[in-house]
Amino acid sequence: MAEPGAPLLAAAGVSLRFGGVRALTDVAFQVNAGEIFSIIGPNGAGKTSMVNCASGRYRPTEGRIHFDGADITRLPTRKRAAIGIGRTFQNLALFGHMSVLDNIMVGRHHLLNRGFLPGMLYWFGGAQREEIAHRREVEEIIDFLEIQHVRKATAGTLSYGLRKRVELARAIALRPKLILLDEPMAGMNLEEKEDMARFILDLNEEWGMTVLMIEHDMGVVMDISHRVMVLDFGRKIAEGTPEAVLADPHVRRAYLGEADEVVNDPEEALAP
Ligand SMILES: Nc1ncnc2c1ncn2[C@@H]1O[C@H](COP(=O)(O)OP(=O)(O)OP(=O)(O)O)[C@@H](O)[C@H]1O
Repeated sequence: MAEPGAPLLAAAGVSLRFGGVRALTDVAFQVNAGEIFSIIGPNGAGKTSMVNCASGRYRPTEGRIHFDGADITRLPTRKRAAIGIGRTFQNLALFGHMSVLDNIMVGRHHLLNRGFLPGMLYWFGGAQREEIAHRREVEEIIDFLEIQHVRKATAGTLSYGLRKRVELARAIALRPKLILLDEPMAGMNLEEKEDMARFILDLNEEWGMTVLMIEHDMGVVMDISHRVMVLDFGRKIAEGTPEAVLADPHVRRAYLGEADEVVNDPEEALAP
């Protein structure tokens, strides 16, 4: 495991094309262990494409991606969970008919890591013990995300904010070293956003999880990120602390779409 501050995820020269569309052009960045790193940019800037390259959903047309020192550019998605990359989705991906508890248990299945036959034999031995250990871990996550009151509820019946929280619970049940969050606050009201921001911070500070996040809510991004990368038309145009990025004239121009506009309050300029 990368030491705090050492590169955990590193992209070098990543380009991605869909036919004639250049979704990403020569993007390089690294997320260091222990940080909350956000990707921002106007619609269609390439944010999801970049995160999909990290999750394995897309394979870069050019460039390399390393995780924890290993080249994962061609590693299939399913194997990325096993090496410590977890993710949530822009659109909810829960099993609506299953309970909250079962949805989170699903997240831990890769940790069982057994084939069918060994699994059957195992069942007569340590399966129950293992099930209990899994339950304990899942209950810890449920407590952490304050969803005890809905643990038995059917996921599909919950409010949007709670479903997002259950989805996060399932992703962290994998105990990833790096978690990819695609618009974790999308569609939330203010209170739900504040809760989600606190959970992400606690995940990072108390559980030591490194976070790579795409988020449109600039207030949240600037409040909780250690560093921010800005994409525009598939290219990186800025990277740095939230303050530095907010003050960057290229960034303001990309968001405003005008070169000469006078902006007194950069945060206001970046408001969605
Ligand atoms: N599967 C795909 N097939 C074809 N083009 C795609 C595909 N995925 C993304 N693109 C194109 O790549 C470009 C970047 O899209 P991407 O979704 O990565 O941007 P984004 O910054 O995440 O946008 P948004 O903020 O709207 O979610 C866009 O022009 C988009 O239309």
